[in-house]
Amino acid sequence: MNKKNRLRRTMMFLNAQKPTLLKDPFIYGPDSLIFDLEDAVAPEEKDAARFVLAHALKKVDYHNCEKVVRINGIDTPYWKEDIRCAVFAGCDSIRIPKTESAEGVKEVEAEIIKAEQEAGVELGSTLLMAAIESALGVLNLQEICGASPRLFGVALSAGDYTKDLHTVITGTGVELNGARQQMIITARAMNVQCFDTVYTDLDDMDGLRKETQLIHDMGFDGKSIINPRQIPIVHSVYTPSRKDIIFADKVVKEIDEKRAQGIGVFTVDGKMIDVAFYDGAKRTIALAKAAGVYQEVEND
Ligand SMILES: CC(C)(COP(=O)(O)OP(=O)(O)OC[C@H]1O[C@@H](n2cnc3c(N)ncnc32)[C@H](O)[C@@H]1OP(=O)(O)O)[C@@H](O)C(=O)NCCC(=O)NCCSC(=O)C[C@@](O)(CC(=O)O)C(=O)O
Ligand SMILES: [Mg+2]
Repeated sequence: MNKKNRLRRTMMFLNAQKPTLLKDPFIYGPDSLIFDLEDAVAPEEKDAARFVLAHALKKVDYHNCEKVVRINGIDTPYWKEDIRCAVFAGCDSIRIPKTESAEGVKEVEAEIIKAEQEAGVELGSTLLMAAIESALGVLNLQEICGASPRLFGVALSAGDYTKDLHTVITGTGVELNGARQQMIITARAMNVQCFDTVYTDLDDMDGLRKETQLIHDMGFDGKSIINPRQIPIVHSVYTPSRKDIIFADKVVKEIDEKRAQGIGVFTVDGKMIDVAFYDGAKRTIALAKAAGVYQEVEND
């Protein structure tokens, strides 16, 4: 998997102004960290938060975790300085909140290019993701997904989205499923990743598991999260099981062998298999390798 398509089962938000959170969040093992300069930081604290974040990004080794910075919205006075801070300090990606148009993505990209040039950072190396937090954002998804070659994915943000829809997060998913379906279809058509929203009830791990299973089955690549206790649950849903890996290996091997014999359709463990299942099996193996669990099965 390359940098754009890397494993992103969990993208964990943390308040960029809190040194206690910034100093060692990699120990919990999320795939990505989202350092938040937007809604978690009060307006009068934005400068202080940038200062703390820049220091952390320069000094802390975040190991394998991707370093994403959520900037403030492009309708605020803060976002350009957020980008300068993030790029100069060495972030991997920028998360644009409340994205509503391709134009907005392009404005952010232009500012990133300026910062990369000034900072002497490799041009094009800072990736982008867009959070969809309104009905207009959902309607304009296709142009947003195609707005920049740096854009690796789109993420649903239910707090602001339900506000825009004049509803609330119900826990049933009824208010989110239209957007979820449109997002995954558009993201796949446009070849970018797709992430689900945060689950805000930290005391309801069963609810989190059910929601994660739902979005996994819909095709999402992962989920934004807010707390380290949510990581094992999301990872357990997203990491292929031993049974999945063994089956995927068999499917790939059998399709390769049967193809050489001129056979198109056959069964593996009682299930009909043809070439349509090849890419899915390969994806399971790639996911297992990226998650570090493939080796264990292979060595047995
Ligand atoms: C909720 C709570 C305060 C609870 O804290 P508590 O301390 O009670 O939790 P505990 O479980 O007791 O913590 C056990 C240990 O983990 C440490 N620990 C906790 N959380 C950690 C973390 N995130 N990163 C690293 N470390 C962490 C903690 O320091 C402790 O360490 P230690 O003392 O050493 O044992 C905390 O989690 C937290 O701040 N979460 C992030 C909140 C945030 O950023 N929200 C903004 C983004 S969403 C948004 O904006 C909406 C959105 O825009 C979404 C979209 O765009 O998708 C939309 O529209 O929907
Ligand atoms: Mg939001």
